[in-house]
Amino acid sequence: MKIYEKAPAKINLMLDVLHKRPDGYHEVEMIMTMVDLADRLEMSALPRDTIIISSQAGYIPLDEKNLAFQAAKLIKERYNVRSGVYIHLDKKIPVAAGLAGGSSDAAATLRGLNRLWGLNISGEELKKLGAELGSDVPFCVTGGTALATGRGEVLTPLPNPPQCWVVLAKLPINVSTAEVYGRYRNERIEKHPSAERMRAALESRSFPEVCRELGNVLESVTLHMHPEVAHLKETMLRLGADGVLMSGSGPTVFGLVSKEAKVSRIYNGLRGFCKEVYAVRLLT
Ligand SMILES: C[C@](O)(CO)[C@H](O)COP(=O)(O)OP(=O)(O)OC[C@H]1O[C@@H](n2ccc(N)nc2=O)[C@H](O)[C@@H]1O
Ligand SMILES: Nc1ncnc2c1ncn2[C@@H]1O[C@H](COP(=O)(O)OP(=O)(O)OP(=O)(O)O)[C@@H](O)[C@H]1O
Repeated sequence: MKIYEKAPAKINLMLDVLHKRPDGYHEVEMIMTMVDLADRLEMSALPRDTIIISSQAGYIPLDEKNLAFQAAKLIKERYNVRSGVYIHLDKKIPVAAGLAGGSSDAAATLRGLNRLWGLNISGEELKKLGAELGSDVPFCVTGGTALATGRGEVLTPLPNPPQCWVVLAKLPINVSTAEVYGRYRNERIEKHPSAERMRAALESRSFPEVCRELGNVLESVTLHMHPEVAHLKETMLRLGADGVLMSGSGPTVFGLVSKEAKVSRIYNGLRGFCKEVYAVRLLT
């Protein structure tokens, strides 16, 4: 039997850091949603007690460093599963981009193996397992649109944003999430984004309000380290995007666009100097 799972990318519509916790993580307030840019996972049972990962992407680890491997190992150990699994990852989400590609693969593995091995693990339990793998994994287990607090694992579902186009652009820069959080300083932020106001914008289904409330305090770190990301944001706005923000710890920048007619202009304008550009829809 083969099981297929889609692992979509996430974007942060807002991200605020409240304070650093004694365990080293940061207490955050984020609103996240999914976009229709997804990895595809194919899982099949193996008679031998082993986990094998393959991928068409030459640039990700295929051993225990892979988050899908870690998810399979965790579920096998916790539920005492003796059979093995072969997982093929068809990667479409850019890696180390701030789009939670690895986290979404881990979440899709948890969902898929729950089905493959008939384990009947509840959604709540899957999210708890996910939290052991990474802060973004619990959100990726359920998807939709949610307010995430704690270190990202405490989730409150919210209405999806009004449907629109999302243009994503990633410069060839590597950004470490740990380094970005490590360099973050609250006192340098003049105006914090508001989860309450973004929530109100989503509840009133107002696209202009959603665009107005976009904000991510981690931009203060990543844009300082990589000024070309600020330039990318400005270019996207100039080309006509309705709202522009860096996702997560970056470096991917996304633009929300309501009118289809504008999308190809923005896409083509960005392709001039950025190789990785995608025009997708929200996953609503
Ligand atoms: C930037 C975001 O992607 C926004 O959605 C997340 O906050 C990070 O999620 P993630 O990549 O799943 O993060 P994890 O794998 O849990 O943590 C990577 C590193 O980021 C830092 N980290 C992460 C989450 C958090 N709330 N506070 C932190 O300080 C920690 O140094 C941690 O060692
Ligand atoms: N299945 C996977 N897909 C992509 N990267 C993976 C995977 N498993 C492990 N990695 C490693 O994880 C690191 C981060 O990759 P990932 O694409 O998840 O970053 P990200 O989009 O910035 O995540 P986040 O937004 O959650 O911080 C990379 O260095 C990569 O080698």
